[in-house]
Order: sequence, then C-alpha cells, then structure tokens
Amino acid sequence: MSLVKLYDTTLRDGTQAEDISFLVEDKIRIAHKLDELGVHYIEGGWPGSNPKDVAFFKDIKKEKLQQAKIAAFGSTRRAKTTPANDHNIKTLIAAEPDVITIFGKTWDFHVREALRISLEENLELINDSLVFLKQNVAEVFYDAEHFFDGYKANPEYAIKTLKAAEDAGVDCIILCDTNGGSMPYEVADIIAKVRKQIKTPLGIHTHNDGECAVANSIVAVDQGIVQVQGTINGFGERCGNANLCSIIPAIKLKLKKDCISDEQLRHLREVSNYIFELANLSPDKHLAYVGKSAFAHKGGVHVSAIQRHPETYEHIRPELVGNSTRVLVSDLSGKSNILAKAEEFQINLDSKDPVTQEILEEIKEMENRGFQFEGAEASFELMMKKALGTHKKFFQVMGFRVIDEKRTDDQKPTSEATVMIKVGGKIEHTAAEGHGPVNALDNALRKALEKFYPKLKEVKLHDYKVRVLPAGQGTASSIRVLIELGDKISRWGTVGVSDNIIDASYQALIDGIDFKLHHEDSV
Ligand SMILES: CC(=O)SCCNC(=O)CCNC(=O)[C@H](O)C(C)(C)COP(=O)(O)OP(=O)(O)OC[C@H]1O[C@@H](n2cnc3c(N)ncnc32)[C@H](O)[C@@H]1OP(=O)(O)O
Ligand SMILES: CC(=O)C(=O)O
Repeated sequence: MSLVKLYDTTLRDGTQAEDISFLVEDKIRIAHKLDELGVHYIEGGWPGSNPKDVAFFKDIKKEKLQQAKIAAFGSTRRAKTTPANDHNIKTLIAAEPDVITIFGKTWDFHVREALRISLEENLELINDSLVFLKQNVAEVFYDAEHFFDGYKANPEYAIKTLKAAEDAGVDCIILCDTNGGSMPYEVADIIAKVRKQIKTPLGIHTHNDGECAVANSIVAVDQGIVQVQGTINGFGERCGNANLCSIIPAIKLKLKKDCISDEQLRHLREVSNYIFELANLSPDKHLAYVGKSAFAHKGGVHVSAIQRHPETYEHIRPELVGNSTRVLVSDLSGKSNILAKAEEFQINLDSKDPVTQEILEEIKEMENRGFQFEGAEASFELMMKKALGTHKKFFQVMGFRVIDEKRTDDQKPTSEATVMIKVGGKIEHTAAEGHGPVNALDNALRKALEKFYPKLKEVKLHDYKVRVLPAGQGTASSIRVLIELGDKISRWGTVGVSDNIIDASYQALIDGIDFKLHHEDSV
C-alpha cells in the first residue's frame, strides 16, 4: 500500500481563522495529540511573524514526540535582499525545526500586483531562497501559492516557478489552491499535466472557499500526490482549510492508501473534539465522520433499515473513526426509533405492545407543542417509564414561588425561590437565593431534596438554552428550555415547554433531578 504523508497546519493556517488563537501551551498539547494521531509533519507556526511562534519552536524542542517532524513556515526572501540577510529566512533557520516550508508566488498576476517585481526576479528569489535553505536544513518544502489559479492564467510561467524550486533540490513541491475556488475536475486535470513536467514529489494544500477543499485533496491523492496538507476540523483562513478529519478516513477507507494506523484512526473523533475544546469552540456536530450527528439516524425508515443492517444508511462503520451510531427520537420517528431507544435504555418493549404506538403518538403530539427530544434523551426515557408504569415517584413538588426584586435603579436585581416538596410522608419547605430566578429555583429544589438524596450534590448544571417558539394562530408564543446536567460519570439532557419561562425551566430541572434519582436507584 502506498504511503501518503500528512502535513498538519492547524497551528499555522488553522490559526489564520477568525476566532481561533492558541496559547503556546495549547500549541504544545495539540502537537502531542497530532503526533499520537500519526501525523507526519506538524507546521507549528511562522517564527518570523510573532514572539508566540518563536516560543513554540523553542518549547517544542524540549518535548519528546513519537514520530512527527516539526515544520516552520515562512516566505521566500523579500526583493532587494539576499537569503542570508533576509529577516524571515534567518528566523526560520534560528527556530531549528526539522523541516522548513516556504511559500512563493506562482501566479504572474500576484507577482506583478502583490510583490510588484518582475516575473524573472520572482523566479530568482524562489530559487535562491530554497538553495540557501537546503544548505541549512535537512528537509525543505515549497508551497506554490495560488498554483491552480496561476496555472489557469499562465501555465508556462506557473511551471517555470515549480522548476525554479525543483532546481533548488527541494524535497516536496506543494500545489496550493490558495483562494479555494478550484473545482475537483480542474485539480485532477492540472496535476496530471504537472506530473509530466515535474519529477519532485508533489503535495496538495487546499482551501474551502468553493466547499471543495476535501474533494480537491482526494482527487490529488488519486493523481499520485504524496503529501496532503490540511487542518483538524478544517480550521483556517476565510472558509477554512481542507479538513484532515475527512481526508484521513477517505485516504484509508476509500482510496485504500496508507497514512495512519487503524488504531490511530479510531482516535480521530477524540482528536477533533480535543482541538475544538482547546480552540474554545463547540464541536460541529454535523462534521463528516467525526461529528456527533455523522451517524445519527432520525427518520423512521432509516432507523428501521439500520437495525436490519447498518450499511443500509451508513457509508462506513462509525467505530473505525471512533464514532458511534445514534438513534434520535422526534416527530419523524416510527416504531423502530422507539424500540431502538428502549433497547439503549435497557427497557423491555415489544413492537406489538400497544404502549409502543402510544409512546410514538405522544412524542408526535408533544413535538407539535414545541418539545424536542433530540437533545433531551433523559426526558424521553422518563416519559417511556411513565407510559410503561415503571416510573418511580421519588418526590412530589407541592408548590414553588420565585421572587425577583430590584429595589433601586442602580442596584442589581436579587432572586429568591421557595419550594415545598414531599418525600415519603415528610414535607420540606426551603428557600434559596440565586443568580437569576432559574438559578434560585434550581438551588432551592436541590437544597430541599439533598437532605433525602445526598447524591444530588454531585449534579451540576452544564448548559441552559432557551428558545422562543413562534406563536400559533390565536395562541401565545411558548418557551422551550433545554438543559444539560451532569455528574462525575455522565451528562444528560432534559426539556420543558410552557408559555412561562420559569415553568419551562422548572419542568426541565425536575426531569433532570428525577433522571439522576432513577439511575442512582438502579445501580
Ligand atoms: C497563503 C498564506 O496563507 S501565506 C501566510 C499568510 N500568513 C500571514 O500573513 C500571517 C503572518 N504574517 C505576519 O505576521 C506579517 O504579515 C509578516 C511579519 C510576515 C510581514 O509583516 P510586514 O513586513 O509588516 O508585511 P505585510 O504583512 O504588510 O506583508 C506584505 C509584505 O510581504 C511581502 N510578501 C508577500 N508574499 C511574499 C513572498 N511569497 N515572498 C516574499 N515576500 C512576500 C510583500 O511583498 C510585502 O512586502 P513589502 O511591504 O516589502 O512590499
Ligand atoms: C501556503 C498557503 O497557506 C496557501 O497557499 O494557502
């Protein structure tokens, strides 16, 4: 099996994305994660750009990586200087990376407009920068910026720029779709032509402005490219870079070429989530292969079929990339969704049992009122238990009151809640304050119940989402609250709907507490 080398630029091109910035410590942690994933090259940054990137190259030298090589990025020398005197080239060498990658201009339009030098001078600075770097570093790569646009505009000149790099003895020439507008059929056609004229190993670096970055990388590999550049989760300038989380499984599972081991592939989803986390972004659940929804089945027809054979609606086995099949419940469900969820919750339910149809009808009716169970599986499990008569009543809320008070214009409002609950024969009346009315109600409920059920102390509120649902004809709009609670072991979501935000929050909180008590009771 031929080997395709992976070159990750999450730490350089990835950080050119709006909203993404990593601390040096984050970059080091990400480098370790990429190394464990089996990435061959990690582009750590542009040392000529900022002190943080200089610090990264200094710090990464103290770390022990299993196999990945560290690459530093920069540009060809500036006009009117020599490579030995060029500040950028000097800082690249001073960073002492394993590999240096520099970009240079391929497109005659860019040479004239962006650099404002002659076409001949551009060829000279590509060549002498690379010759100089090859004398100082073991491995040197050349990123042919705007290669495909340049080739389309002036193929003869574009090839001359590659020859200037080839003559310098570079180890790999990377064809870049810098503006991200090339189409897969153009990329395939141009690479086939380039391969007839350039003998240096070729790589690919694509951007996603035409939503074709992954497709363009895959056709490039199919055309014999030996290095693929990209970022985890497709982070990158404008619409992003080619997403390695899609390219890696495509190389292994579709093109049947080698890049990382099967075991490393099983960590792909974990790596994707880890890097979202360090970027302080919520994971994109709709990402191919690694997203939470990538193998989530909602339509009843799909759920029925995957239970008979997963391949009916899954293009690969999700475990291969560390993902898993999920079944969602909604008003698009059929009996198969209900039965699959019952099995997941370890509830015995038969397709012929009339309760199955009753649960299905209740979901459809509740979704029509604004409930949504996709993010609230704990509420759905409790609803199933109620329908089957296996729900236990751990407590009864006899009433609650929430007061919000703002005494003067410049004073912050204060919130206080009182609740009355009954557990067994005992009545507990408790008050608590909070940051806002919902927090006060949550505190009061838990304070009252923790006396009877101390395990509730472990429960934390992780997420609280409110959505105003559009009003129907002649009706007031209602509010849907989705919350996520968790303990040391797991997290669970619940839902409440009402025309009153406190009541909707109350329903979701009660389900969240009830769910914890049912699960504590069953262990
Ligand atoms: C396709 C890519 O993603 S390339 C990577 C882009 N990434 C970044 O730009 C992030 C890091 N960049 C930086 O920190 C800064 O831009 C620096 C430090 C590199 C340069 O800063 P400055 O010297 O202030 O220049 P500025 O940012 O305005 O960039 C324009 C200069 O780069 C030069 N330049 C652009 N491309 C190249 C190239 N391939 N080779 C040589 N010089 C180049 C331009 O000619 C211009 O130089 P001039 O002002 O002497 O005419
Ligand atoms: C080199 C690079 O980042 C680009 O051409 O997009």
